Amino acid sequence: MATHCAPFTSNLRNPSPPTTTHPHSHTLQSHNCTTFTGGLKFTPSLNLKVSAMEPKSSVRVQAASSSSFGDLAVMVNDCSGKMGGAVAEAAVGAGLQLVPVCLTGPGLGRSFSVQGVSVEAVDSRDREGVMDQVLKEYPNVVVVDYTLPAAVNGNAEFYCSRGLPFVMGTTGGDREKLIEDVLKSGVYSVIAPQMGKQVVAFQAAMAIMAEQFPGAFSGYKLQVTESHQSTKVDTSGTAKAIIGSFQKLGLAYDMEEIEMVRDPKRQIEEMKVPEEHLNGHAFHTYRVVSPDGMVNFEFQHNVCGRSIYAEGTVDAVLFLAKKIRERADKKLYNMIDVLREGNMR
Ligand SMILES: NC(=O)C1=CN([C@@H]2O[C@H](COP(=O)(O)OP(=O)(O)OC[C@H]3O[C@@H](n4cnc5c(N)ncnc54)[C@H](OP(=O)(O)O)[C@@H]3O)[C@@H](O)[C@H]2O)C=CC1
Ligand SMILES: O=C(O)C1=N[C@H](C(=O)O)C[C@H](O)C1
Repeated sequence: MATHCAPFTSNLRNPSPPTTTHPHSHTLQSHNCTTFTGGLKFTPSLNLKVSAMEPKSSVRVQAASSSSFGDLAVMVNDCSGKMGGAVAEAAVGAGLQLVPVCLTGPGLGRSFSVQGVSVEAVDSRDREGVMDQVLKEYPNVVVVDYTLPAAVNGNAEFYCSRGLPFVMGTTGGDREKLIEDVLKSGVYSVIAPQMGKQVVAFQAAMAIMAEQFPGAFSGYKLQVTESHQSTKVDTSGTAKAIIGSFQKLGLAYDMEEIEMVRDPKRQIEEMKVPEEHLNGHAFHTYRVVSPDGMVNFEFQHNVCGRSIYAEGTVDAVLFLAKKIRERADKKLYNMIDVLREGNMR
């Protein structure tokens, strides 16, 4: 098993391979803007060149370049997906070494480039061999997982079995089992359904309120609506986490009651999602009403694009690398821990 406790050392390996551009490649673009009620906005963009590839049982993994973070490297599964792509781009932008291979869903692999780094996405059924090579070349790798709810537990079991520190951004799956498996394995990890700093701060504020004033909203009614791109398969993990605090505040609520909106027409007309963000948005509204209807609260966080999560994920990777370097006793963290320790840029 590889060790992941080495301090950062300068480790110049092989020079970067040339970026390959497949003749049939196309460019995926996603523009991001984040809008909270206060009106915060930013607009980076994501550029991935993607092309179809034959399935591979082995890949050649060569260190792409050295970085200002020594030999720390980040492997993003699946950086051919929407969120993984945004994280890969943010990681390269932050000066981190991106492992030029990642795991993708069963089927055809893909090759593409992220900010000039050529990446091969390989069928996850070949993960053992892929990881042997990754660990050989990048012993100080931190894995980031943005895959699908159905893959969460299997992927986490795999990372644990290989002693790989990881950031799990993927939502869904059996969350209790996920935590149990990680604790049993003793790997370092950050697991959170929400990586966006300001949303994490809101999540933390609700958790603090619940802890300090349990039952303060007893008898009140809660109504939750979450709207996401139509490709999102599960109910918002963030909504579930925040509802946990509302429940402690005394509101009776079943997670099944969460209203999921995935219909673009409704998103534009009713939720006021900007059309250009139909493919990447997360609008959450929590309404709290007194039994007699005389008192109303409304909490809302509306995010367009994915850069807020991508930047937070990079913060989580750096946080985890620090904990590994310090050989911290605590090994399992969430994003509130990362925020609390002042590790979010
Ligand atoms: N924590 C946070 O802040 C955030 C969390 N998320 C979560 O991230 C997850 C991904 O979302 P999104 O990027 O939009 O989804 P996408 O569908 O765009 O990407 C998921 C990718 O995972 C791949 N995949 C499926 N199974 C596996 C596997 N076993 N191993 C490796 N890769 C696999 C898919 O490949 P294929 O297409 O071949 O199946 C696909 O490319 C969701 O759970 C979402 O809720 C999203 C935003 C923020
Ligand atoms: O799938 C998404 O897009 C998002 N997923 C996370 C969730 O389920 O809470 C975070 C954010 O809502 C975006």
